[in-house]
Formats: sequence, structure tokens, C-alpha cells
Amino acid sequence: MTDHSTDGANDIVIETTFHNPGRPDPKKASTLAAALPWLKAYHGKVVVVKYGGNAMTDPDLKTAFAEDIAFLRFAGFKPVVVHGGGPQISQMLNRLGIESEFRGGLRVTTPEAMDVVRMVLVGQVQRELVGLINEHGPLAVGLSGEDAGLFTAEAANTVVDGEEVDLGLVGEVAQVRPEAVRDLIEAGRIPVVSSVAPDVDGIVHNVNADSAAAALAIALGAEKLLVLTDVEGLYLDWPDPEEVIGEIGPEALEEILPTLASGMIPKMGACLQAVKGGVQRATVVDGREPHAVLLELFTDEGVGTQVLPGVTTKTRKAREVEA
Ligand SMILES: Nc1ncnc2c1ncn2[C@@H]1O[C@H](COP(=O)(O)OP(=O)(O)O)[C@@H](O)[C@H]1O
Ligand SMILES: CC(=O)N[C@@H](CCC(=O)OP(=O)(O)O)C(=O)O
Repeated sequence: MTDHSTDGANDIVIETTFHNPGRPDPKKASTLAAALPWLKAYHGKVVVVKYGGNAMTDPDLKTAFAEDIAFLRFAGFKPVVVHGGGPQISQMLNRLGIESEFRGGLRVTTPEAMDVVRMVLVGQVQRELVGLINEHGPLAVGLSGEDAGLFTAEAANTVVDGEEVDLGLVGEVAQVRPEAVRDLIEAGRIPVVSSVAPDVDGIVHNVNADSAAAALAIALGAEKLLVLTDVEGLYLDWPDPEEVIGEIGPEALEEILPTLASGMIPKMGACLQAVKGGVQRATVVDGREPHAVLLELFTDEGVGTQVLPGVTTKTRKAREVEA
């Protein structure tokens, strides 16, 4: 870089290799230019971002998330947010003295607990995210599976240690009518979806947000499902933090799914469902990292765990060695 500053009398031109604080930093331009392939690849494409309750604990993280989502929209993506709020629901249930337990990564939901789930997800978490995104313009519109027939649920039970467990009012998405979400996207809005859904009789069920996000991503023909959580990705041998799986194909994931624990069961199940349903790739990333969405979508470094067809299982370390 050439600095044309002079000493006045002798017009000395000084050659410098460092950034002159008075001038634009060329590194910023190269960071922006490096995003070009991703901007081209995702232009006009639907990206469903699932924001887990565990990645919402810090106000700064939530602000950075809202910035990322607004950024995507202004960069020509079509972002759709599906949010969770498991820890926030548990906190409210505790405050109200209502007991709840998780079986196979899903909350056993009594009618009393269901009222709290709906109140916290739709009335609290969704409202807060809508407000944060709308600090960047009149963009976000909140809705739940109850709005415009978006989701129809059917009762879901699960098998734990070989035994069928009755989960109460837990549902899985049996049908999606994505028209309302599509209308919002086409109007330039950002849908923010809560994972509660009525069954055919109108009884509202508690749907795990990962599986709601997968069902919506499939129905919208999304390019990508991006899942933000509170771990770096899928650990090969949980809870040993040594190895994180960098990429895995659907067949291999299906094989290891029964060996997974707690919240990773519905999460990886949802990624599998999404990819099998035609979503190009599903990625689980660490939402505790500020701007995790931008880092994942605009860099080639491969953060988190990617599920995509046609790859052999690789840990992140193995991938780094290859690169
Ligand atoms: N193999 C694994 N790799 C990573 N995390 C795992 C694994 N098995 C279980 N977990 C647990 O799953 C949790 C993520 O699921 P969950 O708590 O439902 O997150 P979220 O609120 O983001 O949906 C992790 O915090 C971790 O405790
Ligand atoms: C059936 C079931 O377990 N539903 C979840 C819904 C919220 C959710 O999925 O939140 P996270 O994404 O933060 O885990 C629950 O009650 O906690």
C-alpha cells in the first residue's frame, strides 16, 4: 500500500505495508469479496434456521443472531426462523411448580404443561425474537403451527430402552401447509415460527423445534437447514469432547441414531429427516459463538456437523488434515 502523505517541503512518498487508519482497510474488502461465492449460491434460496433455546441464554448472542438473520435477508437470502425454548419452558414450569421430565430428548407434556409451553414459546420467546429482528426494519412476522393451518400434528410416542413411552401431548408434524410462510417470504418478510401445532381435532401439541424446522424446510424446498445449539456439533463419543464429527452421510447417521443421547436424538433425527426429504444439507453449529449463522454460511472452514448425501463420515480433525 502506498501512503501519499508528505512532509510538505520534500514531497516524500512513504511505502507502507500496514493499514493506514485514515483509509479503508483492504482486509475488510477481501472478507467481503470472499463471501461472493456464498452470496451467489444462496441468492433467492430459502434457508431455515433453527434457533435452540440453549443458544439464547445471553442477550448479546440474541442480538447478534437477529443481526445475522436481517443480514441474510438484505443479502438476498430468504431466511425462515424456527425457534425452540426448552430451557425457558423448564424455567417457567419450575417457577409455577409444575414438574416435567424428558424421555428420549422429548418433554413429557401434560395438558397443564402444554399451556406453559404455548405461553412461553409463542408469547415470550417468539415475541422477543420478532422484536430483535425488527430493530432492523419491519421484517419479522411471528406465527405458530396453529396459524393458517401451518402444521397439523399427530401424537408422538417414543421408544426408550426398548419400551414405548407415553409422552402425553407431544406431537410430530404430520402435515405442513406452507402457503402462509411462502406468502410472507414473497412479501420480503422473515417468518419466525413456534413449534406448537394442533392435531386434526384442534388439540394443541408440543412439537420438538428441531423436527418442526425439518418438516418446514422440506415443505419449503429449502436449500439448507441450519441448527444452532450449545455444543460444537455431534460428538463422536459423547460426552468425550475429543472428536466432533465434521460431516456424515444420511445412511451412516441413520445407523448411529439409536446410540445418541438426550437432545441430540431429535436434533440429528431432524437433520436426517430434512436431508432425506430433499433439503440439500443440514448443519448443526455452536450457537454460543456470536454470529454463528454468518460464520457458517459465509466461510469454507466447515464449522459444526454437516449432514449431506454422498459423504463418508469424517471428524473435524480429519477434515482439517485433508484441507
Ligand atoms: N453426541 C452428542 N454430541 C453433542 N451433544 C450431545 C450428544 N449427545 C447428547 N448431547 C446433548 O445434546 C444437547 C443439545 O440438545 P438440546 O439440549 O435439545 O439443545 P437445543 O436447546 O439447542 O435444541 C447438548 O447440549 C448435549 O448435552
Ligand atoms: C416435545 C418437546 O420436547 N418440545 C420442546 C419444545 C421446545 C424445543 O424444542 O426447544 P429447544 O430447541 O430449545 O430444545 C420442549 O418442550 O422443550
